[in-house]
Amino acid sequence: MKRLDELRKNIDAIDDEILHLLNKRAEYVIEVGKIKQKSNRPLYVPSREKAIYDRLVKKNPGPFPPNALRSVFREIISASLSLEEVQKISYLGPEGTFTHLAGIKHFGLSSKMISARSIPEVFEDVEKKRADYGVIPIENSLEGVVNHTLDMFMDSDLNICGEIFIEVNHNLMNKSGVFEDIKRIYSHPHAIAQCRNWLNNNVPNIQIFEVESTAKAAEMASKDSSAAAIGSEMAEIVYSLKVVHRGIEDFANNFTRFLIIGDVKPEKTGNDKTSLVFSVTHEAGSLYSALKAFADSDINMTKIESRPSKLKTWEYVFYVDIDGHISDPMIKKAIDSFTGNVSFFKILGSYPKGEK
Ligand SMILES: O=C(O)C(=O)C[C@]1(C(=O)O)C=C[C@@H](O)C=C1
Repeated sequence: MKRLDELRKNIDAIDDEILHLLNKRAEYVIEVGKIKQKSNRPLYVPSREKAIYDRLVKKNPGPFPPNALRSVFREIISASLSLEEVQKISYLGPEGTFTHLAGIKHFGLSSKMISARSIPEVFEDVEKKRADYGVIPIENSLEGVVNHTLDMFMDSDLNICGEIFIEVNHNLMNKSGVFEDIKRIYSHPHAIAQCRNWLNNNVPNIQIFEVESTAKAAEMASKDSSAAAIGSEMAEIVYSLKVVHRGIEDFANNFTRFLIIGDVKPEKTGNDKTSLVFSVTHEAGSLYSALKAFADSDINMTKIESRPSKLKTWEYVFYVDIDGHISDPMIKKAIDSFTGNVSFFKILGSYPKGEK
């Protein structure tokens, strides 16, 4: 026992040191905040945050786990930023959605999360300055793209200033945590589809109802002891549910990608992505000529989606993601030759790539 006491004493001494250093760090951050406010610069600096994480993860000798290091510094930076100003983050709600989880994963618990009822409402919250940033889903690795989000970018002047990846794990949850209590199950159609095999094999006789979000399903289960919901860990916490079965999704590697929208234009980090939208004329080879500009500059295209333009029947806009930052000379060059081949063109943002 003497050894145990001794070890705990050492831990206490280190905690005191960490506490002292956290406050010292906070003092510097307050100074940085004053300089940024004076020179009218954005307080949230995604490129700097990424540089901090990357440097520390690279430097970490262990045994402290790298992912936990990221989470610890996420909260240190979130709390530090709140000393400059609490950041208001609008997200596609209600509370407990995967978008809520994504917002907290990125901005930390010291930000103020504002639940919006729809994707257009998230855009409006940021446009009307009710929120500093917005978080919206853009695509799921199994279900594909969220068209509504893509369409919103046509009319909005907001930038994409970051992306967040969340691994989607679905849990079957109810009030008691007892399987036998479940008489019906609620969830979003995507979540139900992603757990179809598990549901067929394990609950073939229980009726399943579709509702508008996994969070709504969790809320309903929290008010009805014979109901269960399929949803995120966040919903479990927010609605005080108990997990009956964890991880009931049929496929591993189920990720959803979320975008952060706002006014800032993040600086280059060296590991960035650029999103843009364009349309081409109805001529043979016009799409090919546009995209050739990227191929000629050796630029990797990570995504292309087409959507109806909505202005003219059978005209389309193309959403493209490429590796790199708009300030990279090769990208600048490609975009200059690219614009000669398109009838409409808009850069949606250059931003640090999200951690998967
Ligand atoms: O370096 C800054 O600009 C800071 O405000 C400090 C800090 C940090 O805690 O390290 C806080 C928030 C920013 O988004 C980036 C970094």
